[in-house]
Amino acid sequence: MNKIIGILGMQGAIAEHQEILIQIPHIKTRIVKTAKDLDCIDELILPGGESTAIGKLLDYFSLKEILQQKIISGLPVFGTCAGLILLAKNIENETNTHLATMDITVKRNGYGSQLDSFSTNLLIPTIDKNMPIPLVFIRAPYITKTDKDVQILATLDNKIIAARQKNMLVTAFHPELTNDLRFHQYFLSMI
Ligand SMILES: NC(=O)CC[C@H](N)C(=O)O
Repeated sequence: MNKIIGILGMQGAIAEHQEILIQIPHIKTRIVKTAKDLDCIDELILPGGESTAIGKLLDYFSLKEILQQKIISGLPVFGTCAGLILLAKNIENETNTHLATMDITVKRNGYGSQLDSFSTNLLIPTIDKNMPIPLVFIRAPYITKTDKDVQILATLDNKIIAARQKNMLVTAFHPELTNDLRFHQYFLSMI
């Protein structure tokens, strides 16, 4: 049976996730803009973009509380970059949070202005024991603190850049901007 993967369609790298997912068999995608869309999906991707803008749009479209409830009830979510920020319970130097379902503290634009964007390769054994994964960072955040039931999946220069807590997966980088399907496949294998 086909699984339906929602992609939050407020702002950001929406089409890029869709292009990755259509390469994976037995997957259909649905752009999520309303609470009704949420009822039809098995899993949800929160794409990268601008977390403040996406957060405001979640409020504007009355999606925030219902999405929080779905995530707390077990909907698998994959937040990339701004999506990671949306899921964080704490954002350094800010009082504002968004969905705030994951026990992590995040530093926005953590790599500073000189290194706004860069790419590298890293072996991430939970995803693939043998082959490094290409990582693309764009004005990326990183995780500065995790609670005990958060599994750290990858660090780069002592900064946490990928983590999982139960049904929530986050990366500071953008797997959808590479041609590598392995992070999406890991996400789809989580349920
Ligand atoms: N590529 C991204 O998603 C960047 C995230 C952005 N810096 C933010 O704070 O929302």
